[in-house]
Amino acid sequence: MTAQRIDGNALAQKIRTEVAGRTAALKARGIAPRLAVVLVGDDPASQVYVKHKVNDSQQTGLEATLERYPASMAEAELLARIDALNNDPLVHGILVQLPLPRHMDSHKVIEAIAPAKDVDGFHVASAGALMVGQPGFWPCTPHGCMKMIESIGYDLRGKHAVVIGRSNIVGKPMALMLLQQNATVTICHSATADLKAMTLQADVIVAAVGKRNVLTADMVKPGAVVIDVGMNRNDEGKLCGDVDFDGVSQVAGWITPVPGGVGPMTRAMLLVNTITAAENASR
Ligand SMILES: NC(=O)C1=CN([C@@H]2O[C@H](COP(=O)(O)OP(=O)(O)OC[C@H]3O[C@@H](n4cnc5c(N)ncnc54)[C@H](OP(=O)(O)O)[C@@H]3O)[C@@H](O)[C@H]2O)C=CC1
Ligand SMILES: Nc1nc(=O)c2c([nH]1)NC[C@@H]1CN(c3ccc(C(=O)N[C@@H](CCC(=O)O)C(=O)O)cc3)C=[N+]21
Repeated sequence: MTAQRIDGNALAQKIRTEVAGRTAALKARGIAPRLAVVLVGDDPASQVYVKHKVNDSQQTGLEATLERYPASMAEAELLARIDALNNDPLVHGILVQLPLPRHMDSHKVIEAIAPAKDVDGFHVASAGALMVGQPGFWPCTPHGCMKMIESIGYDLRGKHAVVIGRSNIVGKPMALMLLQQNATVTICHSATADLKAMTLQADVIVAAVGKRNVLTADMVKPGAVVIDVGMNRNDEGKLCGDVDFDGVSQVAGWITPVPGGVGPMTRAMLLVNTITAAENASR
C-alpha cells in the first residue's frame, strides 16, 4: 500500500481564502482585524516563524504588527507591554512567540494575555474551556491536525487514536480534540513502556515528540492515518518530522509530510483564531 498524502499547503490555502472573506466583511464595517506578534530575543528559528506569520496575515488582509525586543528585556517590561495590548481596542489577537529568554516565566507571560485575545490558545482559561467543551480558542497546531483529518472525510467515532507526546501546546489538547470527536484516545510519552505495542493498535497516530524516526513502518497498522507534528533537522540539515516518511508511507493509508503538512496548518489556524477574535469583539 502507498499512503495518500494530506497536503497541508493546499488545505491551508483554502482556509486562508475563507479567512480573507471574513476579513473583507469586517473591513466593510470599518473594523480592521489586527494581530500583534511579540518576539523577544533573536532565536533564528523564531525569526523565520514570525516572519511567516506576519506574511500569512497580510496575505489575507489581516493587519499584523511585529514587535521585537532584545533578549535582555525585563519580564516586567514584557508584562506591561502585554497589558497595553490587552487594553488596545485596535488589537484583536496577541501572540507571544515561544520560547522566551530563560529569565522569563513563560506561564506568567501567557497568563497575562487577555483570554479574548489569546489566539494561540495557550492561556489556562483557553485550555480549561477546551477541557470542558466550552467556547474558547483552541491551540493552532492540534486544531490544524483535526482539520487535516476532517479534510479526508475520516469519521473518528469509535476509532483508536494514539497521541505521542503530552505537551500543553500539542499532545494534551490534541488528545482532548480527538476525544471530543468520540475517538478512544491513548496518550504516550517518554515513560511509555512499549510504544510500538500502542501504535500498532492505532487507527490514527499523531506524533508530536521532536525526535526523528520516532515512528517507523514496523510500528504502524496497515491503512492507519498518520499525522506528523514534529519539526526536526536531519544530518543534511533538511527539515523533517518525527515519522520515517518513506517507510511509513508503504504501510499507512494517509500521511502528512514535513515540510508542507502540519506547519502551514498551524499558521492557518492562527489566522482563523484572529479573525474570530475580531468578529467576537465587534459584536
Ligand atoms: N508543526 C508545527 O506547527 C509545530 C511543531 N512543533 C514540533 O512538534 C514537536 C513537539 O513539540 P512540543 O509538544 O512543543 O514538544 P515538547 O518537547 O514539549 O514535548 C515532547 C513530548 O514528547 C515526549 N517524548 C519524548 N521522547 C519520547 C519518546 N522517545 N517516546 C515517546 N514520547 C516521547 C515527551 O514526553 P515527556 O512528557 O515524558 O517528557 C513530551 O511529552 C517538536 O518537534 C516541535 O518542534 C511544535 C509546535 C508547532
Ligand atoms: N507562541 C507560539 N505559537 C506557536 O504556534 C509557536 C511558537 N510560539 N513557537 C514555535 C512553534 C513552532 N511553530 C511552527 C509553526 C509553523 C511551522 C511551519 O510553517 N513549518 C513549515 C516550514 C517552515 C520552514 O521552512 O522552516 C512547514 O512545515 O512546511 C513550523 C513551526 C509554531 N510555534
